[in-house]
Amino acid sequence: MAAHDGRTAEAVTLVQGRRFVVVDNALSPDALAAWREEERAVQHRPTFSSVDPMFDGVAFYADASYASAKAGEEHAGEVTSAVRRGLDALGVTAADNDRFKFWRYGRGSGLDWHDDGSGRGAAYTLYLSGEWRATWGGELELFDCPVGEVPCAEFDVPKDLMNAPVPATSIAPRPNRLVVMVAGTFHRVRKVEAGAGDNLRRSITGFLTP
Ligand SMILES: O=C(O)CCC(=O)C(=O)O
Ligand SMILES: [Fe+2]
Repeated sequence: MAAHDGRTAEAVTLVQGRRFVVVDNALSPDALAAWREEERAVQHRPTFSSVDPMFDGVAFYADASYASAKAGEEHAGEVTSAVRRGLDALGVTAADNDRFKFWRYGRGSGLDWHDDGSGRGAAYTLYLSGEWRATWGGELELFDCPVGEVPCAEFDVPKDLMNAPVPATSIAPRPNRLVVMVAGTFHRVRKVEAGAGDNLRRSITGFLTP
């Protein structure tokens, strides 16, 4: 049975959808500690969302690469091999990509509905917050169907999404949880709630080309 503090060494595949997989306890305790330390040390810069710059709020990011990570080769390898296992589970072939971004979302910030655009084979996010509570928001929500099947998107997203062929899946940003998602999946990051206080939704996100 998986503990819910993110400290169990054994990785657990929690959900396998058609287009996404959720792995809890994705990293060993050592690797998780190293990545958390790195995440806290790097300089993040503010950016407006490219999806809805007016209402998504500001998020903070830092460009990074596994080759130059202070966390070291072994801990970098834990992330990349966990991602690779997720891709294998989904039957997706994607090239390795050394580059990724650290992201921080504070209260009031999110990222509205989007797919990640063409030319991306898959995306992954590994959550690195020290703690996350269910009431703090920041869920990754997705439709587990091709974005083309979501009656979409150009006109009235809130209304059209009511007619999606599947209900949305909601994935809390639980620490040490990895989500791997096939490109062309409609998704959003729900806003972090005021109740999160000063707690940040911290993550690593990478894109992999087919
Ligand atoms: O942080 C997440 O859960 C997903 C982030 C995302 O969708 C993106 O950066 O494009
Ligand atoms: Fe995305």
